[in-house]
Amino acid sequence: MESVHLISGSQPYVNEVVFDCGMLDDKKMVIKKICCIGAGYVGGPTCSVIALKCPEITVTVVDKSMDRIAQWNSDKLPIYEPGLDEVVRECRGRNLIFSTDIETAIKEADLIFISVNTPTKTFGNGKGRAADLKYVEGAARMIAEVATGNKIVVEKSTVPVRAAESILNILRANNRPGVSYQILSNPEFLAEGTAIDDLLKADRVLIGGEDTPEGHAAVEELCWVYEHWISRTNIITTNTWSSELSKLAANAFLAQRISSINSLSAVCEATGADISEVARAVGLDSRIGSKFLQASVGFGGSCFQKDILNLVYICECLNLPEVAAYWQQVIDMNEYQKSRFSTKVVESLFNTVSGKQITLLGFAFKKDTGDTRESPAIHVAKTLLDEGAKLHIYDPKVEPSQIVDDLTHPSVTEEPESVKNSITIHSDPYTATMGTHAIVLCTEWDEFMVLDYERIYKGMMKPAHIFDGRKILDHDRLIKIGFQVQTIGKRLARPLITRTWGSPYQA
Ligand SMILES: NC(=O)c1ccc[n+]([C@@H]2O[C@H](COP(=O)([O-])OP(=O)(O)OC[C@H]3O[C@@H](n4cnc5c(N)ncnc54)[C@H](O)[C@@H]3O)[C@@H](O)[C@H]2O)c1
Ligand SMILES: O=c1ccn([C@@H]2O[C@H](COP(=O)(O)OP(=O)(O)O[C@H]3O[C@H](CO)[C@@H](O)[C@H](O)[C@H]3O)[C@@H](O)[C@H]2O)c(=O)[nH]1
Repeated sequence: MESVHLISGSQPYVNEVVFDCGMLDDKKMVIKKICCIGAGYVGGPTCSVIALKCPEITVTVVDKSMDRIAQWNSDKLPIYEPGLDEVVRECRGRNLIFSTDIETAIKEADLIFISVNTPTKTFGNGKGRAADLKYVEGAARMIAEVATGNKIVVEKSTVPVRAAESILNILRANNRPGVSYQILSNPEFLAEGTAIDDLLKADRVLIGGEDTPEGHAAVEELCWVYEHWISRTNIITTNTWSSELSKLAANAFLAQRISSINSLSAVCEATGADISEVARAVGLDSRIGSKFLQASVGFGGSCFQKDILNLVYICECLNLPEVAAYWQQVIDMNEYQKSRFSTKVVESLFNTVSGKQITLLGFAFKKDTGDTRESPAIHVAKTLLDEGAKLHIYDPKVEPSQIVDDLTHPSVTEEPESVKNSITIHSDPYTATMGTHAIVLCTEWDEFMVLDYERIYKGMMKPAHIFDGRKILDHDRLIKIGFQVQTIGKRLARPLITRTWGSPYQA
């Protein structure tokens, strides 16, 4: 039933282990209960889909946050994700449980996912770059304290290479009789806004494990879970370290494409080329492909920046400064893009936005999510607030309290009360634009493409400006309506720009 090929080398770093998990019904698997520690953007949707596809397995998702668990058990889930409500409604109370009783869930589980957050460290060694593994460590210590019997522990969180080794050290340190562990790496590749689809039709599932008979058996157990809905050919198995590194590599490649196209968007604006035309021409080369070539105000989200910074830090620790500098540039280019766009807004508004009313359309880091982590909208808002603007913000899914939290965070302002007095959060795009000088579009929500821009224009101060940071609007039509329009990677009808008072020039 199982075949194992050691392809090369004797070091754990270079061994590639290939398992044949065989057909689902050939197997006698023991996983009846799964526990997932961390009920966030990954733990919640992933376990909901496992519960949906594996009705014979009981899946318990636990979190130390009582609020979060209460929301998972309510009609208003803690995260917005298309298709998630339906899956949760079908499984919750059947074989999907959300609970704060972490100990019981760990004790009863055959397999435990660690799906906790791994943010960038904000202090100490590696500050601003290394991943903070305190939550992973906390979860591992909890397992070590309460586990009984044999457990398969699965790293679902994104972690540095060789993190599994540290987790195993914590788990095995207790050395209690009758307790044994296998640790697997099974990074998650879902993107927010498309999580359910990504989970149901994953391009691949990646499982890394120890190159021992027990390790192979554990890998096979997890293969079996996924084989309920993912074809065996799309489940790939590797050694643990390759699996951990592949997750960082995938995010680094994706972000690199965005920084590459964004760097060229600056060249387009300076030359008259159009970045959409360039992206299309480049992407039609089948070796390059068309995805992730959408120029934008910059990438956001909880993963890209954090994971690349982590990769940079690992390279520095491994004494590979050239490799570290190479990937750091992806982040630097993203910072440049966010600043370039924000500066363009200020310069185009006659180089002063002090006291001006400006609308931000969209605050989430991308459409179809309410998540604002590392959203470029925060950068734009900060620049405009620092320049004295009054902001009117509308986003269809972001909670108003989240916007206030983001903009009054100490990394954004030292004067939270003044910021609170400078922002108004609207529940409707038309009131958000009424009487303002400019619209800055930060998130590519579909509904922004079909707004009544004639109505909006009538209600705005003149000249009325639109800055399309996502390239989703019909610019020719907006110009015909009377707007001054600017976007990324394309020169439009020549708006009047004043870089310094008294020296107006045409962009
Ligand atoms: N968000 C994504 O789209 C995405 C996609 C792929 C991978 N990842 C990775 O998955 C991991 C989780 O990301 P997320 O976005 O779901 O994070 P999140 O912040 O939404 O959720 C993490 C949850 O873990 C809980 N938690 C932390 N320590 C705990 C403990 N000891 N016991 C119980 N609960 C605990 C927190 O309360 C929180 O609710 C990260 O490593 C991330 O890089 C995220
Ligand atoms: O052509 C593009 C594609 C994306 N973006 C932006 O890039 C950011 C990230 O987008 P996306 O990757 O779609 O969302 P995430 O939820 O951050 O997902 C990424 O990060 C996850 C966490 O690790 C991984 O699991 C996913 O595979 C990976 O796509 C967002 O701000 C997007 O607007 C662009 O600017 N241009």
